[in-house]
Parts: sequence; C-alpha cells; structure tokens
Amino acid sequence: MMHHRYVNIHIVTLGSLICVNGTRMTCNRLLYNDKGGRLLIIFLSVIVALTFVVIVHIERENSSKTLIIQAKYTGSTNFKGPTDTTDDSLSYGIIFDCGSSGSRVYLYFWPPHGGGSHQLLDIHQMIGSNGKPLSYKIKPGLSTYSSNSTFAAEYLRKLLDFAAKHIPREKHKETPLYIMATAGMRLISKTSASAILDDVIRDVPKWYDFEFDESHVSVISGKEEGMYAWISLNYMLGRFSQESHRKRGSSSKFSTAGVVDMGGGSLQIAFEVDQSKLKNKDQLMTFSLSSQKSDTFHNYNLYVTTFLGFGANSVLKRYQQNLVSKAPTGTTLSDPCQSLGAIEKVSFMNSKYKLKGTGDVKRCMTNLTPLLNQTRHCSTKPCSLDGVYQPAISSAIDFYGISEYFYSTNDVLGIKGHYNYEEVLKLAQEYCGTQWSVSERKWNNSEYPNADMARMRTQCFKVSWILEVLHTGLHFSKKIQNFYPVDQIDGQEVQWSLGALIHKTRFLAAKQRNLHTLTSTTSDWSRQTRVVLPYLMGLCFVIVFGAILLYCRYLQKMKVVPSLRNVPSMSYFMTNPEDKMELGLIEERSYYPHS
Ligand SMILES: Nc1nc2c(ncn2[C@@H]2O[C@H](COP(=O)(O)OP(=O)(O)OP(=O)(O)O)[C@@H](O)[C@H]2O)c(=O)[nH]1
Repeated sequence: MMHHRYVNIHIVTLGSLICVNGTRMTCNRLLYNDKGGRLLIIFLSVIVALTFVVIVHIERENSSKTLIIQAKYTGSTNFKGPTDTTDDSLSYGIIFDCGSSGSRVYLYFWPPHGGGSHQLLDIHQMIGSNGKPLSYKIKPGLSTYSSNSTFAAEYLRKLLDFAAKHIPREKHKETPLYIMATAGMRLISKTSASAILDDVIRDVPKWYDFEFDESHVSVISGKEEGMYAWISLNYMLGRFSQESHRKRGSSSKFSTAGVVDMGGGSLQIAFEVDQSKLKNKDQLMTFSLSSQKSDTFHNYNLYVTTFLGFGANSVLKRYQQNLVSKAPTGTTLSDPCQSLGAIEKVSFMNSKYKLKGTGDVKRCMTNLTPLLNQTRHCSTKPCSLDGVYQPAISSAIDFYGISEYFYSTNDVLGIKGHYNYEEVLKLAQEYCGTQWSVSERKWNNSEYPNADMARMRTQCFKVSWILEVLHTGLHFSKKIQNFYPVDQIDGQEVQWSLGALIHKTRFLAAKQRNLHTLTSTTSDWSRQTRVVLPYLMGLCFVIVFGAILLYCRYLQKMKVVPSLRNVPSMSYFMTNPEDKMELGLIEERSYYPHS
C-alpha cells in the first residue's frame, strides 16, 4: 500500500514538473505565436491526460486489493480446511488440558478482530493437513506425578513439542500458552499439586519462548471448568451472535444451550438462568465475555455446579471398593456393571478379589443410585446430587452432553446425534448381555473401531452411570428430546479449553477492536481522499494551465510581444507597480531578448 502511495506521489511530482516547465516554455513560445507553440500545447495536454489516467488506474487497483483483504476477515472466508500457517495476519493460542485421565494440547488461531462492538475474537481450532483438528493426548494424568514432581514438566514436553511444531516459529513469542489442570490435580494434596506446578513453571520457559508466565499455570476450579465448557459450546453453536441475542430479546426462551460435562474425575452442569428466580445463589456465576464494564451485551448468569469425585473413573473405583469392602479376601463377586462373563481382578486394602460380570444394566443402575449421594442433607430444595440445590430445568433449553456422554454412547454403542433414553438403554443391554468372549472377539476383528480395550471393559459401568446421573441425579426427563451427546461441532472438538481461551483473550479482543476502529476510521478517510485526489489534481492542472494560457493571450492582445523584441530593459513596461509583482514573467521577458 505504502509502495503504491509513493509511486503516485512520484508520478504527480513528475507530472507537475513537466507541466510547470512545459507551461513556462509554452508561454514563451506562444509569445512568439509560432507553430511549435501549438504542438507543445498538444504534447503537454497528452502528458496531463496520461498522468491522470495512470493515477486513477493505480488507485482503483489499491481499492480493490483493500476490499479483498477486508472481505477475507469479515466472515466471507471459512476456516474449515487445513490452517494456513503462512498467513502472517493470524494469531495463535495454546491450551493444555491436564485432566485426571490424561493431558491434551489444543491449538487455536484467530484472524484480526472484525471491529464489531459486540464481536468476540473469531477463534478456531487449528486443522492439520489431514483435515482433522490439531490436538495431541498423552496418558496418564499429570496428577500421577504427585510423588515425583521433578518429572512433571518433562512429561508435558511432548505436548510442547507438538505445539511448537505446528505454530509458526516467528509467532511463538506472541502466542499465549496456558496450562490448566482439572479434577485429578484437585484430588491430590495442595502441596503435591504446587510442587508439580512449580516444576512446570520453572522448566517450560527453558525449552520454548511462548508467551508464558506463572499466571498461565493453574488448577482451575470445577465451576470455572463448567463455565468454560458452557462458553465453548455456545460459541461453537453461534449462540453469542447478534442474531441469537435478538431472538433472546423477543422470546422468553434462552437462546443459549446448557451443558453436562462428565469427565474421568468430575462432573459439571451449566445452564443460563434468570437469577431473580434462583432460591440459592451459591451456584450462580455472573460473568461477562466483554472486557468493558459498560458493555452488558455479553453478560451472563449461569447456574454452574461441579461434583468432584463424580466423574466416571472416580465413581468406578468407589463402586468396586464398596462391592468388595465387606467380602473376605480372594472372593469372586457378581458384578452387574460388567459384560456377561467378564472377569476383572481388583485389589483393595491389600486384599485381592475377582468381579464376574452378569451384564445387567438396569440392576447396575439401581446399584449405582446410592453413589449419587442424594440422601445428603439438602438445605435448599430441590437438590440434584450430593445435597446441591438445582432449580428446575426448562424443557425449552437445549442441552449437550460432552466427554463421557459422547464416549459412552458413541465408542461402543455407535449412537450419534439426538439422544433417546430407550435407544441407549436397549443397545447397552444388548452389549452388556452379550458374552464377554464374543465382544472380545469382535473387538479383535476391529468391529469396534472407536473403542480401546479399556473402553470395552468399562462400557457397561460407564453407560449405566451416565444414565443414572442424567435422569435420577440431574432430573432430566427420560423422554427428553433435546439432549445431544457431542464431541465435535462443525469439525471442531467441543472441549472446555476453547471457552478458557475465549475468556482469557477477551481483553485482547477489546485491544484489537480499538486498533481496528482506529485503522478503519483512518482508512475510511484515506480511501475517500484517494478516490477524490486524482480528480482534484486533474482540475488543478486544467486551472493552472488555463490560467497561464489566458495570461499569455492577454499579453499578446496588449501587444507586449512584438514590442518586447525591441525592449532593451524591463523598466520599459514596468510602469505600474502592480506589474512588478509578476516576477515569473519578468524573468522570462528578461531572458528571451538575449536568447
Ligand atoms: N473415545 C475417546 N475416549 C476418550 C478420549 N479422551 C478421553 N476419553 C475417555 O473419557 C474418559 C474421561 O476423560 P475426559 O473426558 O478427558 O476427562 P478428564 O479430563 O480426564 O477428567 P477430568 O479431570 O474430570 O476433567 C477417560 O477415562 C477416557 O476413557 C477420546 O479422545 N476418545
């Protein structure tokens, strides 16, 4: 752009010089009223016209380039294909989700802010060359380093390498890296968790120069995890758009969706509420996605609850311990929460047991009911599980189930999309009632491509638990039509990590918005100026040129020219003091007599 501007300036300067010198010579030739003078006028007119055409052409080119760049970042370009890391205008962000069952890295990017006053950053998960979202997972969880914390950072090294490989090297310094841990780290002692985090804070900057400091490493609370999952989901569903907000204003229905997130260690539920109707504000979370206090457009009131130790893996451990706790060591016990005929060896307080599956899903669900802890004192009714208040959920709100809600219905049972209690129960009963040896053979024959062996073994327990939590614990109707287990929306993974990045970068959005407002105001002005400039210059050329010609004609009429040849000095016609002001003419007149 700057380059073109300089070219224009040079053309204008050159044109002006030619014209100034040209008119000067023309005038002189005209004074002699010869044929060469007329030719010179034609020649100069052509030069003026050409200069004008060249300027208009270059300006048109510039304007269309500006429009293409603007269109690219105002939604007309989609980011569905592999991420174009050669595009220098993109910014990047990295989130590590250190969960109880494993750690994952998610890579995100966003184009420059569009400038809309209520617009959030347009954040997308990076897509690899194979068309799949870029993420990398390792097992076991970060919390397993509680007794050898000095290896914690080294354990995360593979995730860092992955991020560094996919984010352009020159962008590392400006790319924020957040390392956030969830239930696994909440369940270990504070001292052990701090030792792990300290090791990470110390070692990560030695290896990579991402934007990273102590404040970027944390064990997030369950409520934050729930809030981030809710933000992620609604962002991906487009529920923060101006259009959704308009709908929200015109109906009593919330335009946002609720989320139920079952992890390995904890369970979260979050949905929008009318805070005036909440009987107990303990579970209320009021927050804004906007960085300015005065902007209430993105203010939300959420009911968010987290149940630590109610994630599927934590409850499985508790369930098995309960089962064997009163039995003599070495006993084989019946377990309705395992596939028919499956044998699982467990140990508890140095005693060993065998659990033999009977594959009875309904029985399993009944046996799991006490683990919801619903007998616990409920101070504000109604309560969901563990004595926690939960207001009645409107059937008008869409709900999405993520993590275990997707894996437990999809990996083995193959259910996609819309949730139907009867369908899930029927398929679960079929799978769990099938002899384990048959299911194992099918798995060996790759008939369960989405499930690993651990999933196959724990499927009966996990599906029973998610059903029990959803309907008995959280009181969702068994006839619910608008509950959707998901792991991806529009090719992007639904993870709380995206919500965390949106929340963390909301100040960045404001910064970029201000920058955009500034540049767009300036560029509006300069665009208008650039459109008018060539015409103005053309007009100036014509006026100056015309004025000189008229003046020359005037001199001719005054018969100054013929007499000039005989004039020995300027004083001859400079009788009027005003004439002395015409210095340019004086110089030329004084020059020609000697040439
Ligand atoms: N099929 C499949 N299963 C997964 C995947 N990631 C995790 N799981 C399973 O889901 C269970 C729960 O894992 P997550 O949802 O990741 O939970 P988490 O982050 O480890 O647990 P929290 O700390 O409670 O948040 C694990 O026991 C895994 O078996 C995945 O990418 N695909």
